[in-house]
Amino acid sequence: MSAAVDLAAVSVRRGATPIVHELSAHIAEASWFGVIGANGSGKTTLLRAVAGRLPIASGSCAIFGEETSRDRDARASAIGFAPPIERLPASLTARELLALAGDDPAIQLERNNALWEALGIGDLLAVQAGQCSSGMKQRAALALAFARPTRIAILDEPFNWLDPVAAFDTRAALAVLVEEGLTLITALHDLTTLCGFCEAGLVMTKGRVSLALDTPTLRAGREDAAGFERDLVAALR
Ligand SMILES: Nc1ncnc2c1ncn2[C@@H]1O[C@H](COP(=O)(O)OP(=O)(O)OP(=O)(O)O)[C@@H](O)[C@H]1O
Repeated sequence: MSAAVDLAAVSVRRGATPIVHELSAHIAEASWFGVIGANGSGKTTLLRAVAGRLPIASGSCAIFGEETSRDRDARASAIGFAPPIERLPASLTARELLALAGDDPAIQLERNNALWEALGIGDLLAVQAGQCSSGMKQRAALALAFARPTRIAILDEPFNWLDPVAAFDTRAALAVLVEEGLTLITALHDLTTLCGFCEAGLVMTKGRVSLALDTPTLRAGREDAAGFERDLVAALR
């Protein structure tokens, strides 16, 4: 399958510190790609760099075949990205945030109806971010990744803070978007979502790929969830 995002020997620094080291990954179009790893292994750093929020120090990052490693703006405009909840400006309502990030909210509602329903965005539109709980902020942040039409979305631990119903419904809505052609890249700590929903992925250890997860491995994990969890936890230790 053709690649939506092709990473070759990508390295990323935080300040002067190298965090991601020569990481390569082929992320197929219209698929859900999961990145897992220990706390501090570099998942957020990698995802922020691919989404154009951090520079790529070296290596190649092709988006639909176009090299973008030196062009953060090209990556940021090609990829929908959910901001970290602590960065949402406290004085703005969800409606104002969505309007600033993309299309008129009425157009977003029409385009993203099922996702907005799953996230309960209708109830949040008039609420200022500063008045929101963490889960409410996370709902707004996820909707912000889809404020403009996008073929690729990067969501860093999207189910953090969501209640079980919202997490279940949001995961289902995202899976439908992937079926319809979205390329979805998520950092996850949740092995059930990884093996149940992702077509491929990788395990990061200290900024490197310690294990590539292909479709047969993840499909096998659906059949034997306990065995998959045991093997993956062993790989993560
Ligand atoms: N702003 C920063 N400046 C310097 N170093 C940072 C910064 N943010 C993160 N780091 C360092 O980068 C490394 C990777 O952090 P990162 O947030 O990418 O990990 P992660 O895998 O997403 O972790 P977690 O699972 O805890 O979210 C860590 O050693 C962390 O201390």
